[in-house]
Amino acid sequence: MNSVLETSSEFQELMSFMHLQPQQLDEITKYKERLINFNELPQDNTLIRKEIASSWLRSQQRGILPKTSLREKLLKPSQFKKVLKDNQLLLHVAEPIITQGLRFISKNSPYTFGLTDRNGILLSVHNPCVAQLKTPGIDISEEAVGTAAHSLSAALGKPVCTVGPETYNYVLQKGNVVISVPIHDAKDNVAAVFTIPYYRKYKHTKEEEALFTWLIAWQFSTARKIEEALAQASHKFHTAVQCSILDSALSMVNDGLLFIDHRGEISYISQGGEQLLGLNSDIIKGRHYSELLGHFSQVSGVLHGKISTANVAATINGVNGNKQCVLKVEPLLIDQNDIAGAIIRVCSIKQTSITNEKTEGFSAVHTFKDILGENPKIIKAKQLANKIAYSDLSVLLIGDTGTGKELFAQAIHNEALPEKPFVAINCASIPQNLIESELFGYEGGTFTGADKNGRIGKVEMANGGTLFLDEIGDMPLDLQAVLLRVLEDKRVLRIGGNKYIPVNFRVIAATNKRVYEMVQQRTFREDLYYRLATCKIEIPSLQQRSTDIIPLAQFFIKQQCFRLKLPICDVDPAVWRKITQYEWPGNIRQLKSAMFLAVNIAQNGVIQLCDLPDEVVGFSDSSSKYGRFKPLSELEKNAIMDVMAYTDNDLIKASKILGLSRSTLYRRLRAYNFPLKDTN
Ligand SMILES: Nc1ncnc2c1ncn2[C@@H]1O[C@H](COP(=O)(O)OP(=O)(O)OP(=O)(O)O)[C@@H](O)[C@H]1O
Repeated sequence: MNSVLETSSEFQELMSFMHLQPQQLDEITKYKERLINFNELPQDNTLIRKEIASSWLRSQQRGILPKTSLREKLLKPSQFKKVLKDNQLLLHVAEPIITQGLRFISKNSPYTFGLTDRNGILLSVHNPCVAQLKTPGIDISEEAVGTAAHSLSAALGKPVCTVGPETYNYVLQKGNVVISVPIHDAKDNVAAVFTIPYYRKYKHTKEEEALFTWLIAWQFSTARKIEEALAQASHKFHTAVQCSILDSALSMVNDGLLFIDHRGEISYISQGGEQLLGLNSDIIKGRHYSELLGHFSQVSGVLHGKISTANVAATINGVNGNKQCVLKVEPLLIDQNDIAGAIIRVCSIKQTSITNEKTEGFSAVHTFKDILGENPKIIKAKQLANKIAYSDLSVLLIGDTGTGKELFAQAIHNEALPEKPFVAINCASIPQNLIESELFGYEGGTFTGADKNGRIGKVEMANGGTLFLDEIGDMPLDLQAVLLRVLEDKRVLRIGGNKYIPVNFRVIAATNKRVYEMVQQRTFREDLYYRLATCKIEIPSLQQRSTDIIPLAQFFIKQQCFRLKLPICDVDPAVWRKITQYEWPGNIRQLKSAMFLAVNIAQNGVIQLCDLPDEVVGFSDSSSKYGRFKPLSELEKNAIMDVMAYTDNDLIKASKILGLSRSTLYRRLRAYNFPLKDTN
């Protein structure tokens, strides 16, 4: 340490003033008095340093008296309390460092150790040899007491050594050599000054000289140590403040935010995230994100710098059941090339509920296993869907409402692209004026009131995965043209944007309309139809697979009993009869909700006819769509009655028209209780 100090030019300059001879010191005193008493400035004198002369002048112009008692400069307790508070962090780190060093310095040594703040207030004093300096809280700034090493050091931002008379105030002159070393804060501003007044004889023993040099070295190194500790503490403090600001800011964000490190371990989770997952942060922190959100190659891609951002569809298993979410993944960059981790924003899309699965979601949950049914028609449809799942052919699913078209779409997607986004769009339910922004997204600032950062469209979201266009038959003609262009070009232009974004996705469309007929009626574009219908899969209605009605009903009853934690219900045989007769226009969706309802209202664990929905209970064969067909016996009776009326009850004529023998006609009429005249 000593050698470092001794070679520094700052230190050499400092030391040169220490060796001034008594007559030189007298000369300095004379100059100072002339300035104070006669306002005479020391001219071109190498003995009087410029900064000292300027400080003397300022002190004199302020009217400061060299004999001012330091006691007069004691701050009021309330003022000093405030100063201490302002310097809390500094004192917190500096005091233990100074105290520790003082263990090596004798209490009887003639050295005072003072710490002043940047404004010249004495914050702490150790081993005070000057009685007036015993109490901290004295204002010893230049404005208060005139020129001194510590105030010059604070003003110049460098170590300063003053010798005897250079110090303005007589009390502070007592140590004949004063060395002050500034302590800088993290922003390189002077935070404090560490000062030691030394008593220097003109002649020294070798030991005294060695001690003197050691002490100066200690003073410098103590100041450096305080500086380092202060930087660390303020860094810690600012980090803590920032964390608490971040915490409060993030608590206002409804989406869940997770910070993960480069290994994928969660280091932070916002309140929104805790609520979403139903776990508190102590349990979550340190766990790998994939344990909670599932594994996604896109997240690793961002962590390894292979992709800059990612939007991933995910189903989060939270407290309130499954939630369909989009995970927006952004890297946490230390600098351009250094990725410290990633931020995952979990945006909940819409809660999926078992009774209303008709949603516009971003992830597929169903697989082929979920498509129930043993009927050859459904088995054939499943086999075809399974076969083409790994191809990139576009698929058109045709079937009545509730037959399971979306179930098929999800199963096809999950078979081949389970980790990729599955983006469902209901072409019938998007308001006309929002369709383009929904599909293609928009750039920030495009719309007033919209998300100012812009929004990614669903087509872009489906990139790498599947775009499911539900109810495609309801898509307006003008939009069909736009959709066709996207399917052909495989690129999108966000509204308000100026560059095309390449996209690659598989299309599965579904409809319950006769789209081919619409093509002929020119209400559906022919080119789009052929683009979508590369592979057509017809999903049979429940009536076409009536052998599946009872097994499906049994499955839904079990499923609901399980969900409600009830023993499996018994079913009155009349219920089985009724549900096989009913036509189920709403298909499986309707059957499913009828069974769910029945489980909910069944008394004593038995489902009766009265537990079925009214439209099912009130259904009879004659109210069926086959009602226009009448039993033969009825048709025969009607025909006989009509002919009898036509022939004016002439049995002979009627029997001829009807091709019946007279006796047969007679028997029939008797059976109908027809009022027969005696025809014989
Ligand atoms: N084969 C099946 N096995 C089990 N559940 C099924 C089956 N088919 C459909 N479902 C269930 O029926 C409901 C309706 O299915 P889905 O939404 O897929 O029908 P959809 O044909 O797409 O209807 P829409 O035409 O109204 O859009 C869902 O709850 C689904 O899980």
